[in-house]
Amino acid sequence: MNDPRAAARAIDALKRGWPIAIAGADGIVHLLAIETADAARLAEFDPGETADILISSTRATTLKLANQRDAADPGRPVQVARVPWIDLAGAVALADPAFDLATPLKGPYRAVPVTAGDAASAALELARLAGLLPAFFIAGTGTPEVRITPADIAAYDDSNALMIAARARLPVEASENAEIVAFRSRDDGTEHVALILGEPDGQPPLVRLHSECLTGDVLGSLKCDCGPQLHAALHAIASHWGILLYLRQEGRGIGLINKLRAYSLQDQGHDTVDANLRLGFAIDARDFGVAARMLALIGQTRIRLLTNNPEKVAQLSAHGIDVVERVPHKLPSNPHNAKYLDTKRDRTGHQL
Ligand SMILES: Nc1nc2c(ncn2[C@@H]2O[C@H](COP(=O)(O)OP(=O)(O)OP(=O)(O)O)[C@@H](O)[C@H]2O)c(=O)[nH]1
Ligand SMILES: [Zn+2]
Repeated sequence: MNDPRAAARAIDALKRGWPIAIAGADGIVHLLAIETADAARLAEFDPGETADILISSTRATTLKLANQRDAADPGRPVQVARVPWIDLAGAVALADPAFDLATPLKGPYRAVPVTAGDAASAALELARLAGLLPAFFIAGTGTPEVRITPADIAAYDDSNALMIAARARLPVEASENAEIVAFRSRDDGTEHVALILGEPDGQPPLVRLHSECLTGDVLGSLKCDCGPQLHAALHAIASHWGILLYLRQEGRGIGLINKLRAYSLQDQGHDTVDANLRLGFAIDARDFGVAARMLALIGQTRIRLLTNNPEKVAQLSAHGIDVVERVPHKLPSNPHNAKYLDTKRDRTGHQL
């Protein structure tokens, strides 16, 4: 049986630096997240110093291991053979691109067949859910307390487990006539929020899907357009009626710390797309199915959508929402985010 509780325990264990095991269709892997490992935990996990290292296929490309990837499935994680000089510090340098400039002479590394491909792919997904770098020590044997399956991880990530947890009046700057609705995912505990502004007027509501951006929404970061987009959306919606969904998908779904790692790579000259790839993540890890589910729970499945991102329209439509109109949501650039907006237009299909 799929058990999201097992996935939750595994995420907790990874964050704490405890080992886990994932049993996939093609075998079992024992894992210790490199980011949270320390010397004592590594020695306990791998007394014989024989554990290999598991990284993403995009990280393998940066490390010039691309020609050793699985030709049948180039997106699969890559397992790097451990040699005596790859100690914990060596593994961190292998896993984290932030150190590439400081320690450019790495390797040579050698890829070996992945112990269990399904389980290894699930491991990288679990790292993303935990907000950790997707890189592990990997061994074929061990005695971890937490053992899960790839299906447990899928069950954890299931937006169907969403329910309305609380609702209340919330006068805001954009409109005194507003109601906040809080959702809880039974499985992963994420707390998404909807703000309903104004009164239904018989027309489909104007809807904005806003993904969390602590730096932009709260701190006024000029690196992105999130803060101005958030406030302009609230005012645009308040002038008719509609709904702002505040989705807890920080950093396009890779979490705050990984987004800040991506910013650090951008400081070194990489754009927002390459930074995500170099860290070993998808360009955009968000799943907007959760937004469709929120709209359905509020009872609004025919909407006008405020966005420049065709992917949001496509995913909402695929999840049963009738998007009758896409309303552009373009705001003036500034010297710090102009390149970022160009990248969104040129590389991620934003209609800017
Ligand atoms: N990983 C990563 N996430 C970023 C970066 N800059 C902003 N974000 C996140 O991107 C999300 C906002 O997405 P955007 O791509 O700006 O906009 P969008 O939601 O796709 O499209 P629009 O609806 O047209 O605004 C938020 O979760 C931000 O935290 C970055 O450089 N790297
Ligand atoms: Zn932002």
